[in-house]
Amino acid sequence: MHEPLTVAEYKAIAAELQFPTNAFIDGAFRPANSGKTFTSTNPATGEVLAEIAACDATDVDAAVSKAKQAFDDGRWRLRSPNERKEVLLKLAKLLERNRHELAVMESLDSGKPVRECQTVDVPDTIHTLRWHAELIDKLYDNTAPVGANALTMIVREPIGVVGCVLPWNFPLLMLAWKIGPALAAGCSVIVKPAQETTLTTLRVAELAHEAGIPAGVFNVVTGGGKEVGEPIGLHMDVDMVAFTGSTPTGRRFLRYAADSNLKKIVLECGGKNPAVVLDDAEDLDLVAEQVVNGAFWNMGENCSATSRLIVHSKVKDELLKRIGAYMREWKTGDPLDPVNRIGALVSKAHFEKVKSFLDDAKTEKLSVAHGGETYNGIFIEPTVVDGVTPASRLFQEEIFGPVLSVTTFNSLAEAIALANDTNYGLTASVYTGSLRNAIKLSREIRAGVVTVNCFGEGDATTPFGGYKESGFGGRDKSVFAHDNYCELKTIWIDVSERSVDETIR
Ligand SMILES: NC(=O)C1=CN([C@@H]2O[C@H](COP(=O)(O)OP(=O)(O)OC[C@H]3O[C@@H](n4cnc5c(N)ncnc54)[C@H](OP(=O)(O)O)[C@@H]3O)[C@@H](O)[C@H]2O)C=CC1
Ligand SMILES: CCCCCC/C=C/C(=O)O
Repeated sequence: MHEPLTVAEYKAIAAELQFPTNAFIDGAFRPANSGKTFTSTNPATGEVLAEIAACDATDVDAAVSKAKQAFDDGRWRLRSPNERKEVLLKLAKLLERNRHELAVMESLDSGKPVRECQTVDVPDTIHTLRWHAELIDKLYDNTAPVGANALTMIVREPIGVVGCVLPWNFPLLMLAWKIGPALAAGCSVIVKPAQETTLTTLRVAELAHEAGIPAGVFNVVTGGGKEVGEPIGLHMDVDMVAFTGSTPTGRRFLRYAADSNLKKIVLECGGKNPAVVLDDAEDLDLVAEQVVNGAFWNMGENCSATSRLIVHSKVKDELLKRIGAYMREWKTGDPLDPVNRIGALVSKAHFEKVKSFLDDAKTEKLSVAHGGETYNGIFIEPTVVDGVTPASRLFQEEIFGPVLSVTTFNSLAEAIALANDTNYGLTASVYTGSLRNAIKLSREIRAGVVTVNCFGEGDATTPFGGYKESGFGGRDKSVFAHDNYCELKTIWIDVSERSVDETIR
């Protein structure tokens, strides 16, 4: 069902697309109060796609007030979990029905290869929504062991109005990671997509309305971080913010919370993720395939991208040779052509940032083992830079592009120290034929997800988030994500003889 179409079919869909352009508040599209707009372009071609409502704090106020009203009157939160499940499953079905349109819209808006949008982003988005919908009527609350004189119930309640502030690298999927558990729990949401990638979020809001999510429960306020993100962070009636994006912006949300109502903040931020390859790794072809996939899928515009290859000096040359062979399959070009696995970077500004790391490699006289070319000021070929030391910016900073740095080690202790030599701690992968070494590395590397002899972010059942400056306050995905969107309430009912006697008197 999610097999790629042909380039001609994708182009035909693109030609027919209607782009949503307005914010979605209280169940209807509406322009920004100011009447202002911003331009959304296709990064691969520079073509203008749409003029979108550039909202500000007044639009945020309007959306929050409707979301709070919806929460307070219980039009969503008081429906039974089974009823909320059915509505979310209907939304998943509508996404399925519109999967080609959504994949093409995502690709045009972000520069991502349509092949990935069709085979990963859209199906995973649908699966995420289904998974959280299916969970919600199977979660039991608890009682506490307090003896016969009282009945205590420990119940989860939806936290309230949730701001979901999203990045541009996985617009649909990050939307689903937040709204899946939030809506299943019974919250109202105000979504702020990244300005670069607003279109599919608006389309999902429209489909959510069609699925039966009541007005005011799912709102989208379009516009910039300063104009929309900040007022969400500072709003006194927003009870929680779920954020994915850079660590500096994540820090801002902690300040916004401190300066307003101490809203709960959950952050999923950057990464500088190592792949550690020991000299006992059994299958260097498999390692090469996994490292290439980890480093270059989604153009490396991925918080969990393999960004640092930390490899035993004995196997480095052979591994780099095999990595080069796998990289030949990763063609760069038109995102709408499913032969291409590398599309455009999301914007000219981001291209310049990623290119600055290639310039550093030249200045530092590092050896470019593979790739290194850029095209049209927006495409960057997958690139492997060898001989990178921990002092280099390539080793320390999140590049968020298709650039893999290579550093060697000679002992297990050195490998662990290198892997942990970063302020980030999101993901890591380790490659070894020894169970003992696999367990040692998995436990010693300070990261939220460690994969062994493979690269991945887990699936819907596993939590995702980071140690250190990669995360704060909770995890995305899995049953644990559900807890982000709930308060825990203790209800203590005195059933002792004394209380009965007192009631009678
Ligand atoms: N962990 C991850 O998944 C991501 C990491 N990054 C990293 O961050 C770098 C910069 O990317 P960038 O897009 O600027 O990431 P940001 O963290 O700035 O953006 C993430 C979201 O936060 C919003 N935002 C920006 N500034 C503010 C603010 N002052 N107050 C409230 N909200 C704000 C953005 O809005 P808008 O963009 O519309 O202004 C966007 O919706 C990338 O190069 C990459 O290294 C980026 C994206 C995702
Ligand atoms: C198929 C799963 C893709 C997960 C991507 C996770 C990335 C998150 C991010 O960049 O914030």
